Amino acid sequence: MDALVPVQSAGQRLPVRLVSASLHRCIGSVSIRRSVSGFAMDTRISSRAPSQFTIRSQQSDLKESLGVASSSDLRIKEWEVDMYQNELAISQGIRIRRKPPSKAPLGYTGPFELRLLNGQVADSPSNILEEITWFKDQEVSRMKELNPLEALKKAVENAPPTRDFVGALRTAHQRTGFPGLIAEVKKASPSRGILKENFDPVEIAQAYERGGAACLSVLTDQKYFKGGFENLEAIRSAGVKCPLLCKEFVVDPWQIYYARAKGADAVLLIAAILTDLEITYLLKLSKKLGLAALVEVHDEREMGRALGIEGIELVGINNRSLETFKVDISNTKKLLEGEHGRQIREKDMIVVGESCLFTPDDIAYVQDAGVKAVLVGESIVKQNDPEKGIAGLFGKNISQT
Ligand SMILES: O=P(O)(O)OC[C@@H](O)[C@@H](O)c1c[nH]c2ccccc12
Repeated sequence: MDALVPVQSAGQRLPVRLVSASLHRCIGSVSIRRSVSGFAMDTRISSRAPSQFTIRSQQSDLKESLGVASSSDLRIKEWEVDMYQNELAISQGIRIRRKPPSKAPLGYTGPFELRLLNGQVADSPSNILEEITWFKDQEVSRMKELNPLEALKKAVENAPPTRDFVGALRTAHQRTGFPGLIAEVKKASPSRGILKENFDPVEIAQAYERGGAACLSVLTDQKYFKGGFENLEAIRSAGVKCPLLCKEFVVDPWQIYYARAKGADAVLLIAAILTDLEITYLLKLSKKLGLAALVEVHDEREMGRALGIEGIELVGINNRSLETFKVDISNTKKLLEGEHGRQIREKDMIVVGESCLFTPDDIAYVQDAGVKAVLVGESIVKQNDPEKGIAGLFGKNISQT
């Protein structure tokens, strides 16, 4: 079994998420000292950050290290980890619960007992983002069975090198004087329904490239966006040169390996569903695999969190709330004002204005607010000719020719 485990400082009692081919769930809440003594540690990913480790172990080692003897003990540990994970997320202002809340397993006695007595266990998601996240958790578990991490790692080793996503955005910005365009290959969304009936992802991608897009974003979520990893692969193997963002709801490091194996050059990390520790870890893993990471925020609090995490080069401000679908492009402006804007300029981060950009005035508005890139789907994908759609969006032909 191979496990990637983000952990915090030594000695702390913390939830530990293990990614494993056979045991693809959270499996224990352990103190770091115990886990260190129980596992052989491989600190390749984290040579500069002692808080992150890759741990390899056998399941028997794991049971021993967690101090559990039976499967029912293990179930209790699993459940406890989920509870810790939720508590950590709540303490960071994250409202999205990563899994449906469940009752304590039979035989549980422990720190959550009293808190559970006071709280209600609501078992339906409170908004669409939470629904997607819950579904994704299960989907990823299933996908892992079919594509174990070890095999994926081999595929990644043999995959062609990635292309420079951030570099392409900077170059386009300098070349055109407009924000660099990430054009989205998007068939549908939960808020807008089907955007394009006759949807040919490769044709759209090629039209975007001819139209002057710097990079492309390819939705890979099947259930809610009618996308797919096969689109990502097809676009890449059709010879499209623009670097590709894999537009997914990442809740597990396995997905980063999978995206890389399927031809992505960049991945999306959504702050509304990931803790600071997870973002830090997933960023490092992405870098290790040669992928850029776009960290998406929607409000001041998430922007503050992103600014506190080291190593973020690309921040996306989504003008659409994924919880309520409310859209407002002044969100980009608001989040770039004041102290946050100052820090972003100081760190020379690239900010991407995301969603609901339809006209040259919209582009000018977010550019004035300070973005150097934009992420656009609906307004260009809906056009009969997406190449012309880009010229319409900018009010000018921005293609290279
Ligand atoms: O189609 P629009 O309004 O131009 O939006 C594109 C993109 O910003 C949007 O699809 C998006 C932004 N962040 C996301 C996260 C998940 C899924 C989709 C998204």
